[in-house]
Amino acid sequence: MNIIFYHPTFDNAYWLSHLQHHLPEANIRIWQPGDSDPADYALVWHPPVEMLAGRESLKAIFALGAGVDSILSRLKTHPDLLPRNVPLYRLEDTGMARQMQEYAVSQVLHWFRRFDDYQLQKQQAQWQPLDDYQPEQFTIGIMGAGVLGNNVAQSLQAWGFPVRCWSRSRKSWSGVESFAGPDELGAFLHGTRVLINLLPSTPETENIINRALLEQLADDAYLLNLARGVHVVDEDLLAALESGKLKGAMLDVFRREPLPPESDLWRHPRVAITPHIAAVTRPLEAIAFIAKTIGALERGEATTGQVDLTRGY
Ligand SMILES: NC(=O)C1=CN([C@@H]2O[C@H](COP(=O)(O)OP(=O)(O)OC[C@H]3O[C@@H](n4cnc5c(N)ncnc54)[C@H](O)[C@@H]3O)[C@@H](O)[C@H]2O)C=CC1
Ligand SMILES: O=C(O)C(=O)CO
Repeated sequence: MNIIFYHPTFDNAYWLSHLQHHLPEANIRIWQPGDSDPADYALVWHPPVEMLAGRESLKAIFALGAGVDSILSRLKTHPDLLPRNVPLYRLEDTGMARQMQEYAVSQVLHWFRRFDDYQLQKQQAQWQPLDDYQPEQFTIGIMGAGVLGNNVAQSLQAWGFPVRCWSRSRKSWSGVESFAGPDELGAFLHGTRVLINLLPSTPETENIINRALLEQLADDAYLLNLARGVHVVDEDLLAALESGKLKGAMLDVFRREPLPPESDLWRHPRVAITPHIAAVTRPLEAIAFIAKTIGALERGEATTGQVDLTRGY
């Protein structure tokens, strides 16, 4: 079995040695420009166009992340980027769910315990206890009820917050109110105090967090964007913060990354920013998932994590 690997920033030697450990029978090589030798599997992130073009004999391609929007969006300009009829897999959880839980829980508790308000008071040397918020005033609405949304929902439920989710199809998760499809988006937003975005980026979800959507949230709402920058219309977000509809936003992802220095988001006092670190690929968990999936494919067994190319995630 031949495996080719390409990642523009990862430690290739580290990945190669751990992949080899999990797949001792495989010949694994770092793909270099000009390499068109046979391969059964390709492991990639931001692959150069010539890496996969014409490789119709691949058994599968693995994206080394959870979101496949960057690879699928390039198909518009480079239709040969992915060979036809080769299944594309993505990383399912592989340690990212835990990281998303940590991020979401810490930020929701930060808002719930009014640490943002106390931080402002501190800047004016103001010693003033504020009224507590109650969990029932803090309905959490999670857009995107997939692998990561599910885990984040569970962790916030454990803190006693009312949790609801919105997705393409209805979920039956214990204790979580489920809303499905465009017809139920309004009901999902009505009363949501903290909106957490964990949708994939697809043509349907681009710009979904816009003025019309933000206006439907509860007053003094908060936005936590953990998915992709293209989901949010930045001008509408800033307007909602200025009007007082939104009390705060924490953003991990941006339309342009790195976020350009001239962006008003940097300077807004009620916007917190992290540099796309909400959940990163954990090599050992990712390699275990890929090796398990390759084993299942070789034996003709069922797998999970295959991307539906028509849905785009
Ligand atoms: N900021 C970061 O560090 C990271 C961000 N991500 C982002 O998180 C996203 C979600 O990851 P997973 O939970 O693994 O994905 P997933 O594929 O398991 O879940 C996606 C969910 O979105 C819902 N959905 C998709 N299109 C929809 C639509 N048009 N209307 C309503 N619901 C829709 C699906 O029904 C599903 O519940 C990734 O696509 C990626 O963009 C993932 C990892 C790290
Ligand atoms: O895996 C992904 O989709 C990411 O965004 C990693 O940061």
